[in-house]
Amino acid sequence: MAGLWEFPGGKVEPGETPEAALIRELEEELGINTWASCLAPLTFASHSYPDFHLLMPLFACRKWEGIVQGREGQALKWVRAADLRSYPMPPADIPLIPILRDWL
Ligand SMILES: Nc1nc2c([nH]c(=O)n2[C@@H]2O[C@H](COP(=O)(O)OP(=O)(O)OP(=O)(O)O)[C@@H](O)[C@H]2O)c(=O)[nH]1
Repeated sequence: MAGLWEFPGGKVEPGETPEAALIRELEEELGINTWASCLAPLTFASHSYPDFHLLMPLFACRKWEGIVQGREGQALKWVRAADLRSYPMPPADIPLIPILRDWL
């Protein structure tokens, strides 16, 4: 979303599991490799945008191979959970912040 910070990820393609979609997106967006066994489901966002309802699972990626880099020209930042509030995010993401603060 333009001008907002998002968590790495993207749309699940037909026939894909959420874990496979995240593994694919992490490779495409950040150039890192990970595996389903390294992904821990943490919580989910449920938010009504004007034109669709977003149900978005949030995973913690516990292990990966490679160096995280923005491969799609996007800005990239490592942020402590306690500092996430300082970064403008899509409205669906806001309720995720206290959960990340509690769990990370
Ligand atoms: N990846 C991601 N998507 C989010 C977040 N918050 C949020 O509302 N979304 C919404 O979830 C949907 C999927 O994200 P996306 O458009 O980045 O997926 P994608 O990489 O497959 O997009 P693409 O079609 O441009 O390749 C979008 O409607 C996006 O606006 C977030 O933190 N990360």
